[in-house]
Amino acid sequence: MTEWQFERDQVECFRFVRSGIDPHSGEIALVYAFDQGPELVERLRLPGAPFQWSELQRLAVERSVQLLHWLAGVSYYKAAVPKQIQIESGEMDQHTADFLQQVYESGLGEFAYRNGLNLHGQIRFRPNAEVLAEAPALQLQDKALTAIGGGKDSLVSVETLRAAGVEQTLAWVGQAPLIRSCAERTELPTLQIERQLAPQLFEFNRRGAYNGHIPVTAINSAMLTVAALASGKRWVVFSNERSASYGSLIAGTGEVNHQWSKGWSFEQAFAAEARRRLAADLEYFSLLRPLSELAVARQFARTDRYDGHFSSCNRNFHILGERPASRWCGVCPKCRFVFLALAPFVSKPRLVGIFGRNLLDEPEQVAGFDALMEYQDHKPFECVGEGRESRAAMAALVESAVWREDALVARFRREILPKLDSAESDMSALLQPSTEHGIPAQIWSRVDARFRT
Ligand SMILES: CC(=O)N[C@H]1[C@@H](OP(=O)(O)OP(=O)(O)OC[C@H]2O[C@@H](n3ccc(=O)[nH]c3=O)[C@H](O)[C@@H]2O)O[C@H](CO)[C@@H](O)[C@@H]1O[C@H](C)C(=O)N[C@@H](C)C(=O)N[C@@H](CCC(=O)O)C(=O)O
Ligand SMILES: Nc1ncnc2c1ncn2[C@@H]1O[C@H](COP(=O)(O)OP(=O)(O)OP(=O)(O)O)[C@@H](O)[C@H]1O
Repeated sequence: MTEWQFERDQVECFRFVRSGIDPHSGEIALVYAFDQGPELVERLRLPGAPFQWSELQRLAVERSVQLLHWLAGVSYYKAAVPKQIQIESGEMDQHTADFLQQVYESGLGEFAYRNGLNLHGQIRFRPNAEVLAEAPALQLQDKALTAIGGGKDSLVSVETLRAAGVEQTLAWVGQAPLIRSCAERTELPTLQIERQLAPQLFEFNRRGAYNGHIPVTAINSAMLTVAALASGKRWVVFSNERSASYGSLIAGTGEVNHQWSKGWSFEQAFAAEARRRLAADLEYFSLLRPLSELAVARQFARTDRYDGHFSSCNRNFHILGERPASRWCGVCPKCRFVFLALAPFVSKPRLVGIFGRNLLDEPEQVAGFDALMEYQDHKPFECVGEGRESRAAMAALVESAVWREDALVARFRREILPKLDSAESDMSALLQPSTEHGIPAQIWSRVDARFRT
């Protein structure tokens, strides 16, 4: 018999083979395969083992690992996007199948667009069980497991929860030193979840697998949910802002959202699925959902504690390859956007100190800033704010004596500002918290006032 080789267009079926957690070691194995190919094993390790769980808690943890298995499968499924999906372990009812279909289809929206694929209605999870029983409450404790990503957003949540007196542990997935450095800087309890993708994925990539963005926040959300249930915590807190719900408008295609799994639709769907199948008293939410990116930037400006540690530049988070020499590359959409969003709220010397340069005085970056403002281009496929936020931030800088002469601000004043409606240059409306969020009332009552200043 000839040895199985990955041939992208020959693959017929993606298989969810099995998954499990060992309570003695905290090791999690997520096993997948294409057709009769080798097992693809993703491994994670949850610290804190050996675990001693009640029977109900054990069941909830095992189900959460099952949900993680289904969500993390997107990394492998995308390599060939075969027509058939086969569930070989775990019970899946119609609700869960619909949820996964939504995550795969919307979460792979940018991937599909860039690869010229049409996945609408093509991804089918078939239930293997009647509607399953709802999960009981587990008497979880009023404690937060707060996701930390090394950027400004999660640090705003950390400081907001600290000011509100909420007991929290900071958790992250993966081995990024920058996240560890930020987490340690908080001086709060931390929890690092090690993660290793199945090594064959990189080999498949070399052999012509489809590649592109996956809904990584969905995977991190499921992973933190496992950790919260394993340690009896009620609140799984993410830091996804209101602006994350809006994608890039592509002529002829419509909206494509790079950060779909950071958006409100995903948050609601995941929170509902976790409550329904894992624990009735588990609360998954984003603390920053009511805020725009500009409002988050204003909150970040309150303290300089993390200036020498944080970065929003994605170059810091590659699995393979060397670590970048500088925390901010200075030439990617995220660097540009964070510089622009912070500029109205942070002193100029402080901001230039963080980045080591003044991005708004670099005329060669004009096209990059235009894309952020959705001027002659679409919003980049990155976690950046809405075009109107970038335009409002620029308009605010025009009014500032310390920024107005910098090359890109001066060019905005000459060329773009005259074409804008005056409402477009008013930042105050964008700074108001919105009412659409899933923050538990008990926490909202303690953070609402802070979010207004
Ligand atoms: C660090 C980064 O931005 N990576 C994106 C990049 O991948 P690249 O090949 O340059 O490097 P690696 O991240 O090392 O990935 C190697 C291969 O592994 C695949 N992969 C990685 C993680 C995973 O969970 N599943 C995977 O299948 C990856 O596809 C590579 O083949 O470009 C990729 C293609 O566009 C992106 O998929 C990589 O993004 C990572 C998954 C990632 O962690 N990115 C976050 C920094 C990120 O983008 N966060 C979002 C949050 C929004 C969301 O939830 O979608 C953001 O900041 O925009
Ligand atoms: N490796 C990770 N493990 C767990 N959660 C993560 C990880 N990376 C990012 N997150 C979380 O995912 C959400 C989105 O990430 P995002 O990169 O937008 O946030 P950030 O790093 O806090 O800020 P910034 O937008 O400035 O980069 C945040 O809640 C963040 O804490």
